[in-house]
Amino acid sequence: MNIATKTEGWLDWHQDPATPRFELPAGAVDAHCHVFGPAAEFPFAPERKYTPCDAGKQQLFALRDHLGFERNVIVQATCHGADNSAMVDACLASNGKARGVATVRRDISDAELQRLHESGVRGVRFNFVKRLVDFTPKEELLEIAGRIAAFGWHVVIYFEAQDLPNLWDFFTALPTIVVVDHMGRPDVGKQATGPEFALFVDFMHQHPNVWCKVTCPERLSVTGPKALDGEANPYRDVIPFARHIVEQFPDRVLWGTDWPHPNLQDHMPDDGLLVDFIPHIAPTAALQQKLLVDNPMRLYWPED
Ligand SMILES: O=C(O)c1cc(C(=O)O)oc(=O)c1
Repeated sequence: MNIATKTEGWLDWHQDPATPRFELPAGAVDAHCHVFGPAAEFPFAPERKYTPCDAGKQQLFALRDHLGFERNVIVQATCHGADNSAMVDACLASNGKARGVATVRRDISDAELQRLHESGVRGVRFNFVKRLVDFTPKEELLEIAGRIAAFGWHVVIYFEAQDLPNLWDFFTALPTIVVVDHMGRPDVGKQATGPEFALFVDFMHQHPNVWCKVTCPERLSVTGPKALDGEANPYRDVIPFARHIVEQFPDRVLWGTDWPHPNLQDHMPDDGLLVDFIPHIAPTAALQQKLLVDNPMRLYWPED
């Protein structure tokens, strides 16, 4: 695969996001975003399933400042495999304003884990979305989880709602805090009160170590409307799902932009309008403070 050739139909990130109307609380953290390359400096992994546009640290930091965030949590994107260089470089360049979530393999040395920790990494990501990765055997992941627990890190899991029953026993065996990406990808064409989402809510109720990112309405929404052209009330079909989680588990939720929004097929949202989505799912100042400041700070900057 030629590194210069983006996946066909690839949508680049929005070049001119609006200034949010919603004023973020002081110290807000964008707790889920990525960097892609730039490929000339940080080549994409040979085993990747897609080739994105470049989306480097300077562009991420410019977006952070434009939207009014104070800090970022940069999650290793699958297009970089287990080569964490671009994410680590961004964390190191951030003046302590970015933490990272890495992808590691079983053969990683303790010295390398320590180096990642010193760079700002505080978690590892285990991915179960078939279109993104070839699966790593569960015993290998459990071994990694045991080792990273010693650093005080957590595990971030990405999976789709229909796979939760099969993965339940593995997830509940993890010895750390477990953070679910994108609400476990509910099918929002179904009811937020229906059995599929109830299982996810139950998963959180039964396991107080499970946290949830109430992110990616632009990925989950079926009926929109899209966060484009000043739309003030986008992705209405996602709101009951995210708001339920925020209200039930206010101390275990995180929010992030998901910039630069890998693999969107349909449209590329305006990140300013995505920030304006937050008060629809966290309607009070107290919930917003927990979602955007207190929770991510407790998980990623406990010393501050
Ligand atoms: O749904 C996705 O395509 C997606 C991909 C990645 C990644 O490639 O790391 O990360 C995400 O948070 C979401």
